Amino acid sequence: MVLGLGTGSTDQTRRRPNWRASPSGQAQGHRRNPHFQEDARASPLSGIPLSDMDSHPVVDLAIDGADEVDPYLNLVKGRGGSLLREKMVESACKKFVVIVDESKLVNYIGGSGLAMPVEFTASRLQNLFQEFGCVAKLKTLGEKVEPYVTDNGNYIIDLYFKQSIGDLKAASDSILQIAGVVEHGMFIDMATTVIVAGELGLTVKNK
Ligand SMILES: O=C[C@H](O)[C@H](O)[C@H](O)COP(=O)(O)O
Repeated sequence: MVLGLGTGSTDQTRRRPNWRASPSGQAQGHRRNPHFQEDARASPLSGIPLSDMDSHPVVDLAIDGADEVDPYLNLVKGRGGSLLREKMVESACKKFVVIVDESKLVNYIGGSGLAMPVEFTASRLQNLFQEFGCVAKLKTLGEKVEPYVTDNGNYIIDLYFKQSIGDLKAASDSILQIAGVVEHGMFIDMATTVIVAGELGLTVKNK
């Protein structure tokens, strides 16, 4: 079985020893496709042998967090700066399970008022996104002016929407047609299951 593991604080929780020691023990001996270097560092802790997409182009199961989940299980991901490799792995998987807390649930993509990240090859062309009626800001390292650089050597432009952008697939196509865009953080129609942790317990939403 090939397992794709994600990044972010939610995913880190899943990797703690008590999770790895769970009775199923299914993670042992599985291969996985790392999203970025942090995964490679985590591998010795988890005991799961690392692989890559050349060796394992099909992933049986991917598990990851998300920044937003809409009622149709569309996602925003990448606010932590990682989206391209996540999307590559999660596009190649048979099942994609997302783990979030209920603060991530939104009525529409962008509905949190927080960033929808776009991985971009240049750091100064935010005005290309004006047609989407959004605010576009270069992602920086913390409070610094220094641009954040992704694990693929690109920049992130964070888009902030004032209202729903409507047809997500049309918006996706339009964004991807902009020269210089590498990928965006909308994960449309990709999650097969979302597990939501709330005050009253877990809710499982399936496609
Ligand atoms: O870039 C980060 C990834 O897309 C994360 O999966 C996402 O930001 C959710 O992270 P967290 O579980 O820390 O909220």
